[in-house]
Amino acid sequence: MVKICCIGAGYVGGPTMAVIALKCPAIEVAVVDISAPRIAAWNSDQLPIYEPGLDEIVKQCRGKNLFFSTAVEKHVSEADIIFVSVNTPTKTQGLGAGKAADLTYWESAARMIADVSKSNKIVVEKSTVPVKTAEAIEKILTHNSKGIKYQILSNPEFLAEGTAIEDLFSPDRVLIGGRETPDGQKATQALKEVYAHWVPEDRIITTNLWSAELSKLAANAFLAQRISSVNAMSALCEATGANISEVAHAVGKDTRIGPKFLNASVGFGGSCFQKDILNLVYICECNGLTEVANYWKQVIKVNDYQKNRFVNRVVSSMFNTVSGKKIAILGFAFKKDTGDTRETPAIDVCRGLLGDKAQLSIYDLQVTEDQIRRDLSMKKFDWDHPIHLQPMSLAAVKEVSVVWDAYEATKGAHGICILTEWDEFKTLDYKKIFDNMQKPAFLFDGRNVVDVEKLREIGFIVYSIGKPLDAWLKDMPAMA
Ligand SMILES: NC(=O)C1=CN([C@@H]2O[C@H](COP(=O)(O)OP(=O)(O)OC[C@H]3O[C@@H](n4cnc5c(N)ncnc54)[C@H](O)[C@@H]3O)[C@@H](O)[C@H]2O)C=CC1
Ligand SMILES: O=C(O)[C@H]1O[C@H](OP(=O)(O)OP(=O)(O)OC[C@H]2O[C@@H](n3ccc(=O)[nH]c3=O)[C@H](O)[C@@H]2O)[C@H](O)[C@@H](O)[C@@H]1O
Repeated sequence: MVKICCIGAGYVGGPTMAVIALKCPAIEVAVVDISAPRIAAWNSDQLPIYEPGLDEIVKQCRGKNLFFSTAVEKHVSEADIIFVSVNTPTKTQGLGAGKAADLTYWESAARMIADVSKSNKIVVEKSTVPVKTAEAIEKILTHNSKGIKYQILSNPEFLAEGTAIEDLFSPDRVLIGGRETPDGQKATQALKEVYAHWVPEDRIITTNLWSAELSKLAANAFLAQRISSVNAMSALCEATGANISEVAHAVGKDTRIGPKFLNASVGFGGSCFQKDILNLVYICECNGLTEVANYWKQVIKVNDYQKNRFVNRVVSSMFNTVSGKKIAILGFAFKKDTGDTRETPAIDVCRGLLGDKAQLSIYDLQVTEDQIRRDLSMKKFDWDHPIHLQPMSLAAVKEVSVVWDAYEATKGAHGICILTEWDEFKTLDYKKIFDNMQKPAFLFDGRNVVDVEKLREIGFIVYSIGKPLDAWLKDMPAMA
């Protein structure tokens, strides 16, 4: 029986391995992690991450050919194929701080593999890493090899949170990069056979190692660039009376451009887009490619601009001050259908409003109060590190309350900010909400989920990203 071990039981390791176990009953899959609470959660009824469809798969396979364990060394030493799916956040200190990928977790996993292995291994980079990382990993492994042969493959993951299971079941492509030697090709073939259990062969792409590593960074950069492009246009729409939904629809009808991923928003979030672009920028700079680095930096600058612009719009619309005013924050996760808050635009928006002395009442369907308080009191980039490795002291943010109901959050509020596109926010009883708010009642939709006209009829002053402005807002232009 082929044995797979995955180091890192996170948003990628957990769902990816669960799907391999489901689709390949003859393969034994062990997912290991240094975090005992995380592994305990994977072995319980309350999984550590919220992902539609995941519970059922884990229940079906757990204890049969899918195991979650803290016995990292045991499972690594027994495995034929080792996936490394540890976090690769942005460095917060030292050389390259604020840009370069922090490979501490990766390096320690590689050293451990070298220490405990007693047989030949295929080591698969599942984490997103800087291009040429495989070379460094090879050096760590072979330097301590004791005669054991290692083949390194790059097999980046393209799933998106909230749709991870769908994406894994039916991926646009699976990418495998390997050495162009007979041993490298054999390893590539072995991994290909795992995916071939359910992925059509023409969707499994094989390349050299560096192309695979770079393709992952490039894909995320292109995706994020699309959002910054539509968000940049949203600002121009507001200035001119054009409607971003109509513009995006018209632009996306061009088959060369396509309709997906053109939703204007308060800004993109998530643990990867920003960190991967910063990483790309750093690699370009290290290679002397200043213009290329500056080109990609702009994607992040526009994203920051979009978040600032939103905060400024809120404050300027409300007579240029939100001091002491209750603002309801609907949604804190970085997108719907996940409880993940890493790099969520809600952090920056909330901090901006708190900076202007607002009182925030936050409601999200999946994010816990503890997580929200952590996020609001942590330094930038620290929130990308696993929770058990984060600083523990939570500075109390007394201007923030966290509630479990949208009606409670909005009661007595001066304004509402919608920061995550949860479906629930489309169908709230806005008349009831309006009646219980201070007047004038403002609603700032950072995700374009509400029916603007209907809300204006109720009496709200509505701002919706990239949509023609309310007469009220026209008179109070936001300074970016
Ligand atoms: N979150 C996502 O949707 C996607 C993430 N990625 C990439 O996948 C990688 C992992 O991301 P996530 O799963 O989101 O991270 P995560 O933080 O949820 O999970 C990483 C896990 O690795 C564990 N870990 C760290 N060092 C370890 C070690 N030495 N031994 C054993 N366990 C260790 C941590 O305890 C943590 O549970 C990152 O490189 C990310 O860029 C790629 C595609 C999608
Ligand atoms: O490397 C990764 O981590 C993953 O990053 C993204 O996945 P994810 O961040 O989970 O979610 P997305 O759906 O890409 O959304 C990212 C952010 O962009 C925002 N977004 C997305 C689409 C859009 O049209 N507009 C928009 O503002 C979302 O609200 C969210 O804040 C990519 O889509 C995945 O392919 C990739 O594997």
